[in-house]
Amino acid sequence: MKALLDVRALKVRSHEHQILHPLSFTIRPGEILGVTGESGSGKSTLALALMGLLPTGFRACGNAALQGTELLSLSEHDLCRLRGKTLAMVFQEPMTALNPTRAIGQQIADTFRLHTVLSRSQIRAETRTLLQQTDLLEAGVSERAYPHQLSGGQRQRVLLAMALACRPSLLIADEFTTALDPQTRNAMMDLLRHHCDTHGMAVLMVSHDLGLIRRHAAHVLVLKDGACVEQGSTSSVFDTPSHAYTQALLAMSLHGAGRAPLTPLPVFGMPT
Ligand SMILES: Nc1ncnc2c1ncn2[C@@H]1O[C@H](COP(=O)(O)OP(=O)(O)OP(=O)(O)O)[C@@H](O)[C@H]1O
Repeated sequence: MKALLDVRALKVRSHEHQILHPLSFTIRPGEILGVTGESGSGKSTLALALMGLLPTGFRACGNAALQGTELLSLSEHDLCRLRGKTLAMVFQEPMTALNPTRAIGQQIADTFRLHTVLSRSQIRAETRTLLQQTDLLEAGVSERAYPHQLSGGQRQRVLLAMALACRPSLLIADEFTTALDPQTRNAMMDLLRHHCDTHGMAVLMVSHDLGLIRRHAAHVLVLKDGACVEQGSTSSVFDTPSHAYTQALLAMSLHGAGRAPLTPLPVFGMPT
Protein backbone atom coordinates (compact mmCIF):
# COMPACT_ATOMS: atom_id res chain seq x y z
CA MET A 1 0.00 0.00 0.00
CA LYS A 2 1.24 3.52 -0.85
CA ALA A 3 2.58 5.62 2.03
CA LEU A 4 0.31 8.35 3.36
CA LEU A 5 3.23 10.14 4.98
CA ASP A 6 6.69 9.72 3.51
CA VAL A 7 9.46 11.33 5.55
CA ARG A 8 12.98 11.41 4.09
CA ALA A 9 16.04 12.77 5.90
CA LEU A 10 14.01 15.23 7.99
CA LYS A 11 16.34 17.34 10.13
CA VAL A 12 15.69 20.20 12.54
CA ARG A 13 18.24 22.79 13.67
CA SER A 14 17.96 25.55 16.20
CA HIS A 15 20.34 28.53 16.14
CA GLU A 16 22.89 26.59 18.13
CA HIS A 17 22.09 22.89 17.95
CA GLN A 18 21.08 20.05 15.70
CA ILE A 19 17.80 19.07 17.43
CA LEU A 20 16.78 16.28 15.04
CA HIS A 21 19.27 14.25 13.02
CA PRO A 22 18.07 12.89 9.67
CA LEU A 23 14.94 10.79 10.17
CA SER A 24 13.26 8.68 7.52
CA PHE A 25 10.04 6.72 7.92
CA THR A 26 6.68 6.14 6.32
CA ILE A 27 3.14 5.74 7.65
CA ARG A 28 0.50 3.99 5.57
CA PRO A 29 -3.24 4.76 5.63
CA GLY A 30 -4.92 3.28 8.70
CA GLU A 31 -1.61 2.71 10.47
CA ILE A 32 -0.42 3.92 13.88
CA LEU A 33 3.28 4.74 14.23
CA GLY A 34 4.52 5.03 17.81
CA VAL A 35 7.35 7.49 18.51
CA THR A 36 9.12 7.00 21.81
CA GLY A 37 12.30 8.00 23.65
CA GLU A 38 13.25 9.70 26.89
CA SER A 39 12.41 13.31 27.68
CA GLY A 40 14.28 15.71 25.38
CA SER A 41 14.89 13.08 22.69
CA GLY A 42 13.06 15.17 20.07
CA LYS A 43 9.59 13.57 19.89
CA SER A 44 7.63 16.83 20.13
CA THR A 45 10.06 18.57 17.77
CA LEU A 46 9.31 15.91 15.16
CA ALA A 47 5.55 16.40 15.66
CA LEU A 48 5.83 20.19 15.46
CA ALA A 49 8.08 20.05 12.37
CA LEU A 50 5.41 18.04 10.52
CA MET A 51 2.72 20.50 11.60
CA GLY A 52 4.83 23.50 10.54
CA LEU A 53 4.70 24.78 14.12
CA LEU A 54 8.35 24.79 15.16
CA PRO A 55 9.45 27.45 17.66
CA THR A 56 11.01 30.64 16.29
CA GLY A 57 14.63 30.06 15.35
CA PHE A 58 14.12 26.37 14.51
CA ARG A 59 14.48 25.26 10.90
CA ALA A 60 13.41 21.96 9.32
CA CYS A 61 14.85 20.56 6.12
CA GLY A 62 14.55 17.31 4.19
CA ASN A 63 11.27 15.94 2.86
CA ALA A 64 7.93 15.12 4.43
CA ALA A 65 5.26 14.33 1.83
CA LEU A 66 1.68 13.92 3.02
CA GLN A 67 -0.40 12.33 0.27
CA GLY A 68 2.16 13.70 -2.17
CA THR A 69 2.10 17.26 -0.75
CA GLU A 70 5.50 18.41 0.48
CA LEU A 71 4.79 19.81 3.94
CA LEU A 72 8.13 21.47 4.58
CA SER A 73 7.90 23.82 1.60
CA LEU A 74 4.26 24.88 2.07
CA SER A 75 3.48 28.53 2.75
CA GLU A 76 1.85 29.38 6.08
CA HIS A 77 -1.37 30.08 4.17
CA ASP A 78 -1.41 26.59 2.59
CA LEU A 79 -0.44 24.96 5.90
CA CYS A 80 -3.38 26.69 7.61
CA ARG A 81 -5.74 25.23 5.01
CA LEU A 82 -4.30 21.78 5.62
CA ARG A 83 -4.24 21.94 9.43
CA GLY A 84 -7.46 20.80 11.02
CA LYS A 85 -8.72 19.29 7.77
CA THR A 86 -6.06 16.93 6.39
CA LEU A 87 -3.51 17.16 9.18
CA ALA A 88 -4.53 17.49 12.82
CA MET A 89 -2.72 17.43 16.13
CA VAL A 90 -3.66 16.75 19.73
CA PHE A 91 -1.24 18.67 21.88
CA GLN A 92 0.41 17.55 25.09
CA GLU A 93 -0.83 20.60 27.00
CA PRO A 94 -4.61 20.96 26.55
CA MET A 95 -5.06 24.22 28.48
CA THR A 96 -2.80 26.22 26.16
CA ALA A 97 -4.32 24.66 23.04
CA LEU A 98 -7.92 25.62 23.94
CA ASN A 99 -9.38 29.11 23.83
CA PRO A 100 -10.33 29.95 27.45
CA THR A 101 -12.99 32.45 26.34
CA ARG A 102 -15.13 30.15 24.20
CA ALA A 103 -17.39 27.29 25.25
CA ILE A 104 -16.11 23.87 24.20
CA GLY A 105 -19.10 23.21 21.91
CA GLN A 106 -18.36 26.47 20.07
CA GLN A 107 -14.71 25.50 19.68
CA ILE A 108 -15.58 22.12 18.18
CA ALA A 109 -18.17 23.79 15.92
CA ASP A 110 -15.54 26.35 14.82
CA THR A 111 -13.52 23.50 13.29
CA PHE A 112 -16.49 22.51 11.14
CA ARG A 113 -17.26 26.14 10.24
CA LEU A 114 -13.67 26.71 9.14
CA HIS A 115 -13.20 23.58 7.06
CA THR A 116 -16.62 22.36 5.87
CA VAL A 117 -19.78 23.66 4.23
CA LEU A 118 -22.10 21.98 6.74
CA SER A 119 -25.26 23.83 7.78
CA ARG A 120 -25.72 25.13 11.34
CA SER A 121 -27.96 22.23 12.30
CA GLN A 122 -25.54 19.68 10.80
CA ILE A 123 -22.68 21.28 12.72
CA ARG A 124 -24.71 21.13 15.94
CA ALA A 125 -25.45 17.43 15.35
CA GLU A 126 -21.82 16.59 14.45
CA THR A 127 -20.58 18.46 17.52
CA ARG A 128 -22.90 16.46 19.78
CA THR A 129 -21.78 13.21 18.14
CA LEU A 130 -18.15 14.06 18.87
CA LEU A 131 -18.95 14.97 22.49
CA GLN A 132 -20.69 11.63 22.76
CA GLN A 133 -17.89 9.65 21.12
CA THR A 134 -15.34 11.20 23.46
CA ASP A 135 -17.54 10.24 26.45
CA LEU A 136 -17.90 13.88 27.51
CA LEU A 137 -21.70 13.97 27.42
CA GLU A 138 -21.78 10.75 29.44
CA ALA A 139 -19.51 12.40 32.02
CA GLY A 140 -22.06 15.23 32.34
CA VAL A 141 -19.95 17.82 30.48
CA SER A 142 -22.16 20.33 28.70
CA GLU A 143 -21.23 21.77 25.31
CA ARG A 144 -21.71 25.17 26.99
CA ALA A 145 -18.89 24.47 29.49
CA TYR A 146 -15.69 26.53 29.33
CA PRO A 147 -12.23 24.90 29.38
CA HIS A 148 -11.48 26.01 32.97
CA GLN A 149 -14.57 24.08 34.18
CA LEU A 150 -13.15 20.77 32.89
CA SER A 151 -10.56 18.37 34.26
CA GLY A 152 -7.26 17.90 32.40
CA GLY A 153 -8.48 14.61 30.93
CA GLN A 154 -11.78 16.16 29.80
CA ARG A 155 -9.93 19.04 28.11
CA GLN A 156 -7.72 16.49 26.38
CA ARG A 157 -10.87 14.80 25.05
CA VAL A 158 -12.20 18.12 23.73
CA LEU A 159 -8.95 18.51 21.80
CA LEU A 160 -9.33 15.01 20.44
CA ALA A 161 -12.91 15.79 19.35
CA MET A 162 -11.67 18.92 17.55
CA ALA A 163 -8.85 16.99 15.92
CA LEU A 164 -11.16 14.23 14.67
CA ALA A 165 -13.91 16.63 13.54
CA CYS A 166 -12.88 16.84 9.89
CA ARG A 167 -11.68 13.25 9.65
CA PRO A 168 -8.03 14.13 9.05
CA SER A 169 -5.81 11.88 6.94
CA LEU A 170 -3.04 12.16 9.53
CA LEU A 171 -3.45 12.73 13.25
CA ILE A 172 -0.42 13.67 15.31
CA ALA A 173 -1.07 12.80 18.94
CA ASP A 174 1.57 14.06 21.39
CA GLU A 175 1.26 12.29 24.76
CA PHE A 176 -2.49 12.78 24.52
CA THR A 177 -3.36 9.96 26.91
CA THR A 178 -1.22 11.18 29.82
CA ALA A 179 -4.07 12.89 31.70
CA LEU A 180 -6.58 10.10 31.07
CA ASP A 181 -7.55 7.33 33.49
CA PRO A 182 -7.00 3.80 32.10
CA GLN A 183 -10.66 3.25 31.19
CA THR A 184 -10.94 6.57 29.30
CA ARG A 185 -7.55 5.98 27.69
CA ASN A 186 -8.75 2.66 26.28
CA ALA A 187 -12.00 4.23 25.07
CA MET A 188 -10.07 7.04 23.31
CA MET A 189 -7.68 4.55 21.71
CA ASP A 190 -10.71 2.57 20.48
CA LEU A 191 -12.07 5.78 18.96
CA LEU A 192 -8.77 6.41 17.17
CA ARG A 193 -8.69 2.82 15.98
CA HIS A 194 -12.23 3.25 14.65
CA HIS A 195 -11.14 6.29 12.60
CA CYS A 196 -8.10 4.37 11.34
CA ASP A 197 -10.20 1.40 10.29
CA THR A 198 -13.15 3.27 8.79
CA HIS A 199 -11.54 6.37 7.25
CA GLY A 200 -7.96 5.17 6.78
CA MET A 201 -6.69 7.86 9.16
CA ALA A 202 -3.01 7.39 10.03
CA VAL A 203 -1.65 8.34 13.44
CA LEU A 204 1.78 9.44 14.58
CA MET A 205 1.52 8.73 18.30
CA VAL A 206 4.18 10.23 20.56
CA SER A 207 4.28 8.42 23.89
CA HIS A 208 6.50 7.37 26.78
CA ASP A 209 4.03 4.57 27.42
CA LEU A 210 5.60 1.52 25.79
CA GLY A 211 2.62 -0.65 26.76
CA LEU A 212 0.32 1.69 24.84
CA ILE A 213 2.61 1.63 21.81
CA ARG A 214 2.91 -2.14 21.95
CA ARG A 215 -0.88 -2.55 22.05
CA HIS A 216 -1.82 -0.04 19.39
CA ALA A 217 1.07 0.85 17.07
CA ALA A 218 2.06 -1.37 14.17
CA HIS A 219 5.46 0.30 13.90
CA VAL A 220 7.69 2.18 16.29
CA LEU A 221 10.48 4.73 16.05
CA VAL A 222 12.86 5.02 19.01
CA LEU A 223 14.56 8.41 19.43
CA LYS A 224 17.60 9.28 21.50
CA ASP A 225 19.19 12.76 21.47
CA GLY A 226 17.29 13.60 18.29
CA ALA A 227 18.40 10.55 16.34
CA CYS A 228 16.58 7.35 15.51
CA VAL A 229 18.35 4.45 17.19
CA GLU A 230 15.88 1.80 16.11
CA GLN A 231 12.72 1.49 14.04
CA GLY A 232 10.58 -1.29 12.66
CA SER A 233 7.52 -3.35 13.45
CA THR A 234 6.56 -2.94 17.10
CA SER A 235 6.70 -6.66 17.74
CA SER A 236 10.21 -7.08 16.35
CA VAL A 237 11.61 -3.94 18.04
CA PHE A 238 10.04 -4.76 21.41
CA ASP A 239 10.59 -8.52 21.34
CA THR A 240 14.17 -8.41 20.05
CA PRO A 241 15.50 -4.87 20.56
CA SER A 242 18.88 -4.51 18.91
CA HIS A 243 19.98 -1.25 20.54
CA ALA A 244 21.03 -0.99 24.19
CA TYR A 245 18.96 2.19 24.56
CA THR A 246 15.75 0.42 23.48
CA GLN A 247 16.62 -2.46 25.80
CA ALA A 248 17.02 0.02 28.66
CA LEU A 249 13.71 1.77 27.89
CA LEU A 250 11.96 -1.60 27.87
CA ALA A 251 13.65 -2.65 31.11
CA MET A 252 12.63 0.63 32.76
CA SER A 253 9.09 0.14 31.55
CA LEU A 254 9.00 -3.35 33.08
CA HIS A 255 10.56 -1.97 36.25
CA GLY A 256 7.83 0.68 36.39
CA ALA A 257 5.26 -2.09 36.12
CA GLY A 258 6.68 -3.70 39.22
CA ARG A 259 9.14 -6.13 37.68
CA ALA A 260 12.83 -5.66 38.38
CA PRO A 261 15.17 -5.38 35.37
CA LEU A 262 17.49 -8.32 34.92
CA THR A 263 20.57 -6.16 34.40
CA PRO A 264 21.64 -2.76 35.78
CA LEU A 265 20.35 0.05 33.54
CA PRO A 266 22.88 1.93 31.47
CA VAL A 267 22.77 5.72 32.00
CA PHE A 268 22.16 7.75 28.84
CA GLY A 269 22.84 11.36 28.12
CA MET A 270 24.76 11.95 31.36
CA PRO A 271 28.40 13.04 31.56
CA THR A 272 30.63 10.16 32.62
N1 LIG B 1 11.53 26.23 22.35
C1 LIG B 1 12.71 25.62 22.48
N2 LIG B 1 13.84 26.34 22.57
C2 LIG B 1 15.05 25.75 22.69
N3 LIG B 1 15.23 24.42 22.73
C3 LIG B 1 14.16 23.65 22.65
C4 LIG B 1 12.82 24.19 22.52
N4 LIG B 1 11.95 23.16 22.44
C5 LIG B 1 12.69 22.04 22.53
N5 LIG B 1 14.00 22.32 22.65
C6 LIG B 1 15.10 21.36 22.75
O1 LIG B 1 14.94 20.40 21.72
C7 LIG B 1 15.27 19.10 22.20
C8 LIG B 1 14.11 18.15 21.95
O2 LIG B 1 13.00 18.58 22.72
P1 LIG B 1 11.57 17.92 22.56
O3 LIG B 1 10.60 18.78 23.31
O4 LIG B 1 11.31 17.70 21.12
O5 LIG B 1 11.77 16.52 23.30
P2 LIG B 1 10.67 15.44 23.73
O6 LIG B 1 11.26 14.13 23.42
O7 LIG B 1 9.36 15.78 23.11
O8 LIG B 1 10.61 15.67 25.31
P3 LIG B 1 9.36 15.41 26.33
O9 LIG B 1 9.12 13.94 26.34
O10 LIG B 1 9.90 15.93 27.62
O11 LIG B 1 8.20 16.21 25.79
C9 LIG B 1 15.62 19.24 23.68
O12 LIG B 1 17.01 19.30 23.79
C10 LIG B 1 15.03 20.57 24.06
O13 LIG B 1 15.76 21.20 25.07
